[in-house]
Amino acid sequence: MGSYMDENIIGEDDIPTYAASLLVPNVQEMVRKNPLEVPQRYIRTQEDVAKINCILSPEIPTIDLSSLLGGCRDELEKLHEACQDWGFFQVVNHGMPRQVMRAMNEVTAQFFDLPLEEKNKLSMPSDDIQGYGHAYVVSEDQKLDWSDALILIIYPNHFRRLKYWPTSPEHFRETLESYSSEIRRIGDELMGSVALTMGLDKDAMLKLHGDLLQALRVNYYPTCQKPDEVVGVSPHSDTSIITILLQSDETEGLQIQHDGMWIPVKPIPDALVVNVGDVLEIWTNGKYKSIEHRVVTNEKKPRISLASFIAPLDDMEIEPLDHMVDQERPCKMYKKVKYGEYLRHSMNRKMEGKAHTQMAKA
Ligand SMILES: O=C(O)CCC(=O)C(=O)O
Ligand SMILES: [Fe+2]
Repeated sequence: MGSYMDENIIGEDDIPTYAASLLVPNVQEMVRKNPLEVPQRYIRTQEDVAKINCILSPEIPTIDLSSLLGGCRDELEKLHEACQDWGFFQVVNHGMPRQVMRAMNEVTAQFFDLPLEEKNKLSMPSDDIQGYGHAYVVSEDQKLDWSDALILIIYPNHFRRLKYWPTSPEHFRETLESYSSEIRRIGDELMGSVALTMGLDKDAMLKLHGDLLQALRVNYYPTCQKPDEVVGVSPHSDTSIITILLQSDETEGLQIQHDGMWIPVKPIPDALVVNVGDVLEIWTNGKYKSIEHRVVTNEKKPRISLASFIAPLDDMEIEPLDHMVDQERPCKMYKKVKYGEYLRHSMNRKMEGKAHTQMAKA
């Protein structure tokens, strides 16, 4: 336990805050008390819950990380196409030990199983997003998502607010530590390969950003008796460079926009789902797509997902790279923005597709 303390030597006042969110009911508790109740604040319009409109939905691409790292040109080409045509892919052979993923799934499930009073000891404060609660709620009449979340900043270490890190179940913190360091390694390796597909040197992405922010959002989606009328997480694109997601092996829920349809991301055991975030879309002048995605719920089983967002630090300025301006995109589609401002702008709104990206449009 000592190391957590030592790493936290900078004062709490020096840790950045991100955004305020209104206090809203705990969904898991609502369902526990009365599984049949689905309040009006959660009921969406038909358009919001529109279904997939094709029968045979295509599968999102699968990328083999060990082949990528071994220098396989075909795999690199697949990665390029995945970022360009899909903005989403699943990663296999990523080297994260299976027991680390299992342990992480276990401790998060145990955390959400705790009584509400226990979890509420980690409640998000009214002015920030670290802790247990809900983010992106900015008005009393906004439709709410059918989920609760635990959000923690993992790196840089000195941004951690340990008072929001669960101590129950017992092994939560060390499990999170091993999981997150594996995610950081996989993130670095993927960004190395993405730099190559962008025609840069392997270490260019990491050099460009310097130190990175890594945040974890653990999403808990309770069952819902009206699954076709609510949304687990509203359509949005991620503000990250890339996001690396561990989803449960058994329960589908994530859907992504592709060719005007909502395509389900079918879980592949032990794979990680990776998506291009807004920052990568901006660096590439729109060549790589930060795709809108949403989560749907079901009547039978709760679902847990762990989204690790890898992002720049606040002072980083982002804009399209010069060599990304080409015949297809003859001018820069985005202007230069300071990442910290971009992030806070998006967190101070409700999730609404890609509306938050307007701020960076040229
Ligand atoms: O639960 C999921 O599969 C996705 C969650 C997500 O999109 C997010 O947390 O940004
Ligand atoms: Fe997301």
